[in-house]
Amino acid sequence: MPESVWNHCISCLQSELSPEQFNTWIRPLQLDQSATTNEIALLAPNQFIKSWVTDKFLGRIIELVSECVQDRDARVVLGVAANSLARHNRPRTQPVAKPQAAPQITREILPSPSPAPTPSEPRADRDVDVEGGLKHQHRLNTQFTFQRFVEGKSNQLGLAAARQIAENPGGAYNPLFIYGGVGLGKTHLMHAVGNALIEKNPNAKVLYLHSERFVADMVKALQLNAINDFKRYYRSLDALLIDDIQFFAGKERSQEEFFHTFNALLEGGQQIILTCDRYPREIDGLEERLKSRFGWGLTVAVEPPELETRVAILMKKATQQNLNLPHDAAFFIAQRIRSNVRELEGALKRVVANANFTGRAIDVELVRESLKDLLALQDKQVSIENIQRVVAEYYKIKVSDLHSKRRSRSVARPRQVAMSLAKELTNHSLPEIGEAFGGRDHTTVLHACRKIKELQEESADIREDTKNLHRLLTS
Ligand SMILES: Nc1ncnc2c1ncn2[C@@H]1O[C@H](COP(=O)(O)OP(=O)(O)OP(=O)(O)O)[C@@H](O)[C@H]1O
Repeated sequence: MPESVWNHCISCLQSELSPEQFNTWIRPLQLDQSATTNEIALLAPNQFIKSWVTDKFLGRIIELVSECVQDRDARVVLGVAANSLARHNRPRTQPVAKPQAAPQITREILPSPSPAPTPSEPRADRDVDVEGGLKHQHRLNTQFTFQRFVEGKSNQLGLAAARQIAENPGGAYNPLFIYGGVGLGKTHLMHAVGNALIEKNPNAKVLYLHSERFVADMVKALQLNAINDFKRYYRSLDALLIDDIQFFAGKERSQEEFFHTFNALLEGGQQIILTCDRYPREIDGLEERLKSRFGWGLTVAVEPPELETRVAILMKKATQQNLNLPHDAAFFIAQRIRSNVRELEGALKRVVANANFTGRAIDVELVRESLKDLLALQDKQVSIENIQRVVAEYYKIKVSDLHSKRRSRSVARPRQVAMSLAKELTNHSLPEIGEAFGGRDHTTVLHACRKIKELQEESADIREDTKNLHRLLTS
């Protein structure tokens, strides 16, 4: 009985949540078969997932269970899988016989692990040179610290996970997979963990590199017949941070090598952090087994920051540079520059350069002048209201239908088209777009964008509609 009830919950939750939410929080939950008949006992792979699920989803799970079970005493209990607790306590350098304890992976078969370096072995980084003359270096940006990172709703989860890892590397959130659009702080977060690890233990071997660098190092090692040294080097690290792993796509030999390195590090309890511009399952040209392994630990998304966070970031950057940035000037910049933090920083730099050049103090007027070109470009951009008006007209529905809760296909599809156009043609963040469509959640917008992308491949009608709308809005 509990199994069929849980299956019902799973299928409902799958349709209600975004794929990211479902994959990150619900899929890893395992039904505890030893529970009593009037109890749904679920096991989370780690404490972090347990707390998050308790906070965000348990209420809904209880509702769904009570829909199915007539027994008023039925209970839902959520615990942490015992094997994941055991993993926390095992010595960090000892190879383990089993793969990571997340329930969904226990069915997978790992290749035989290569032996972890023993204390008597020479540390590969000191006597092997597979990196074009570089001995081991951290290569971390010391500016990218937790102290310099501004927390907001859009990055809250990533930041919490990164902090946990800095406290307990190689623990439950291994690997940490951070994904999201450009300039949103993924690299910053990953360096922040690295910097914190080194602050705690200056001898920690933390390596940060871009995935292209990993590929280049590997090719070089192959050319120099030094692939074993290459392997030893990577496997001797305490933490490996690889940025933009979407560049592994299509590079089969590198994926193969990375796969083995990845397994060896995980089995040795060494921490891995990866960033990517998209969700692992969406990386074309990446082997299935890698996609699946990337999901073993914790996968978190970073979103474009909301207005208050953008203001806070600007104020923080100004304080770091000893700048006098009035709040209204920061607010003005934050209101206009919405896409990502890198652009926000770029805008602030322009303002500062202009202030230095003219000797004027920073105020809204100076900001307006400094960002004149950018703002003129923005004025030409399409607004959400405009998109809603044009889409409603095109599909012969009312704009208010787009804001409404109506779910009939004749309204829901145009609404999804409009949301996906808003994402594509404006700089608004997902939460802002959701808000503009009758206060919907950002996951609904994400789902709409995915759905329309999918439909564009399958349906000539949708392709035609979106092409026409695009033309109407941009010409
Ligand atoms: N929450 C934040 N607080 C302070 N600074 C931030 C924050 N988010 C991003 N930044 C800053 O924005 C800039 C871009 O961030 P970062 O390089 O980490 O982006 P990214 O997501 O890795 O982008 P890409 O995918 O292009 O590599 C950096 O200078 C970083 O310090």
